[in-house]
Amino acid sequence: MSAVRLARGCSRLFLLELEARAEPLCFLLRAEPSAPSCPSSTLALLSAFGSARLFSLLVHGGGRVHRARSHAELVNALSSRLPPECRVLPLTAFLPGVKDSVTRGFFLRDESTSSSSTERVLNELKQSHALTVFSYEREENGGGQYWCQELWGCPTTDTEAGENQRLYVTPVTAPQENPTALHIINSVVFYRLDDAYQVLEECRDIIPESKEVLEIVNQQLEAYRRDIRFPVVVIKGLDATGKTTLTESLQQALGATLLKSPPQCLAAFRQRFDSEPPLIRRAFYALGNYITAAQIARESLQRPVIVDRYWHSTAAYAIATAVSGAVEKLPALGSEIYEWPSDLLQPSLVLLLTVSPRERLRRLQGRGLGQTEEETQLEVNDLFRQKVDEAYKRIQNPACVTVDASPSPDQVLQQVLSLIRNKCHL
Ligand SMILES: Nc1ncnc2c1ncn2[C@@H]1O[C@H](COP(=O)(O)OP(=O)(O)OP(=O)(O)O)[C@@H](O)[C@H]1O
Ligand SMILES: Nc1ccn([C@@H]2O[C@H](COP(=O)(O)O)[C@@H](O)[C@H]2O)c(=O)n1
Repeated sequence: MSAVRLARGCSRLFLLELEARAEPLCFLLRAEPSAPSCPSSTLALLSAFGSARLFSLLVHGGGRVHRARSHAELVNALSSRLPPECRVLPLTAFLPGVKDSVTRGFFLRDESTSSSSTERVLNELKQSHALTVFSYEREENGGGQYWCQELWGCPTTDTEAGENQRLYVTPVTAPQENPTALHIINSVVFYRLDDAYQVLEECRDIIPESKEVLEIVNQQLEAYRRDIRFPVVVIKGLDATGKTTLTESLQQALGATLLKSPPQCLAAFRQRFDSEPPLIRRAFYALGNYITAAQIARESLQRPVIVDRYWHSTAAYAIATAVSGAVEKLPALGSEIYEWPSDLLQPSLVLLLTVSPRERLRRLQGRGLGQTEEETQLEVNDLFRQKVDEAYKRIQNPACVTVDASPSPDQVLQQVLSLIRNKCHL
């Protein structure tokens, strides 16, 4: 019941993200009712929920891999099993400034006429997952009106003395540092080989393919160096912006080696890791970048190297997926989440191909190939596309040079060759 103890410590913040609001609602819990330290929008909002039954759910126990998988299972279970009148909102609990303190959960606003089906689902989920469920109730006290949180569905005898104590929801202003950024570092984007490697180590027993991936990493990185001799040019961009067309032409024009991230040696494992939650999926792609880095180092001793996607692509997709809502919600330019991993080989030049959404869609349709789920999302969700593009642009050291890839393939090639000659003195 560590989640409960933290809640009673009163320093843990609960952040409730609501689609229609630019700012999340933020509250902590106190043993005694007290006046809110900020305009009481949280209380006003809870009151506006009217007669709805309110719950929050936090995953606890087990290691981070187990928690990440539980969270992903719960997303599916809640959306498929709760009655349609029960809305599920993302909830984050964290200690301000503490990187690995973020716990992701859910806030339920249940407006179904009978409480029984929601309660049955919650009881079943508590049996199958290490889950703490809290409920919220309005309380009149000394002329004031308060909202209280207490453990739900837990007979007193089952809990340690006082653990099911009522705690008072106390609205506070959201801290400057958004917990999304805290959560991204080492859970969604990895900044050191060891950190990504460690995640797959922790998956060995539950995902057998992890062992094979780690063996490939060990082999490929045996003599990993980070220095390059000939220029290394990375081409990135959204799907169908023309990366394959351009990189193949550049390979020919420059007599270069063409490499890709993820590398071919991981191709057989992609589908398996694509079905895992972000922690595991992104660690897999991060390791792919280190394998590509080792290949770049070897090849660049002999000739220029062109790379079709690299760390920028891994990070930008991961960040855009982790940050819900508008582009403005992305951590600001200069945030450490956009910093290049210190142990990853740096390319000489990074080019970002951009085309208008309409032209990109035309190219996607013209190609008529199947699309991954994320690509489909890009197509239907312009907001997500904007976030990926913006994240690409915010990544620093090395930052990218934007190339307008709308002209004909040959014009794009000439434009890029001239950039490479200028910047890499080829
Ligand atoms: N400059 C261009 N002008 C018009 N069409 C182009 C141009 N470059 C590429 N295309 C066409 O757009 C489609 C997508 O191109 P391509 O496969 O090179 O994109 P991509 O970025 O590599 O996509 P993916 O990331 O999915 O592999 C192809 O049908 C290609 O022929
Ligand atoms: N270096 C990379 C490359 C790709 N990804 C992830 O793969 C998905 C798109 O890849 P396609 O080959 O299907 O275009 C996308 O979801 C990225 O998250 C990556 O992480 N790193």
